[in-house]
Amino acid sequence: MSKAETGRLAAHVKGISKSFGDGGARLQVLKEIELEVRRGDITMLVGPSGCGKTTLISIIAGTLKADAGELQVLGQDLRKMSTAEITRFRAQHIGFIFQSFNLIPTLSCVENVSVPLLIQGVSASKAEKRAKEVLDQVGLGERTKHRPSQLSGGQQQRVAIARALVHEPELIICDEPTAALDAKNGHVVMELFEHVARGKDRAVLIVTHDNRIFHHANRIANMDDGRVVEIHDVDADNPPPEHLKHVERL
Ligand SMILES: Nc1ncnc2c1ncn2[C@@H]1O[C@H](COP(=O)(O)OP(=O)(O)OP(=O)(O)O)[C@@H](O)[C@H]1O
Repeated sequence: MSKAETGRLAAHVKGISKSFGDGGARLQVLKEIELEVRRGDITMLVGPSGCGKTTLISIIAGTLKADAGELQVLGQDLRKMSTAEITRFRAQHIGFIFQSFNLIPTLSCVENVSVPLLIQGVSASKAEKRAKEVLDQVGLGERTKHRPSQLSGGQQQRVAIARALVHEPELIICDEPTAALDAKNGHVVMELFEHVARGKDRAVLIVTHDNRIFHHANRIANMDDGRVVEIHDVDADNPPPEHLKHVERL
């Protein structure tokens, strides 16, 4: 691959393997995974429950270490960085949306969304202004003072999405970002991801079981039993194939 092509990649996963447990209880969850996540694209990772999707995105986000293989994220070799360096790198450049939202229960929406900016040293007033802007974009402009417990699951998910986008990270990684959303809000969120990925040349990597959003992907990577078994590039002439639409949670 040429240098220019490498520069287009937000993440390049080469031969990544990962096991959990020891001895007889050892389970190899990722088996020499190969994956390219391109800037400007929405890449979706699909596959049956337990095939290793969350494990893979956790490794790309730097929250989990691989056993073997190479990993470049935004041009950096994560395997050569210390834990402190990875934490700093992640706070600055990666927006992560967890399956369980991970909002701070004692903080309001606007305070939760401000957190990534405050970590970067942005002043509280500027952080709040920017957090309100993004909450507005996800349709929660009227809910800025509410605590997470006062919101529905779908609203909490949108707060988590706003928090992941607020500091304009170059790579956004999401575990089931539309699972708790109805069709209308799922559409709003996917349009926002498209705007971020294509308009600003960032990369969005989404783990999903949600058939309704497959047409927003540029590329769908189908995983099975710890391997990427199929890559499908989506465009007007190549819609998401029917067999991928039947990937169900077991
Ligand atoms: N910390 C851990 N310790 C032991 N086993 C683990 C750990 N994390 C994940 N696993 C196992 O690794 C396998 C893959 O899990 P993973 O969460 O990556 O799958 P997934 O494809 O994201 O599944 P789902 O679609 O249900 O979220 C599962 O068998 C799971 O039980």
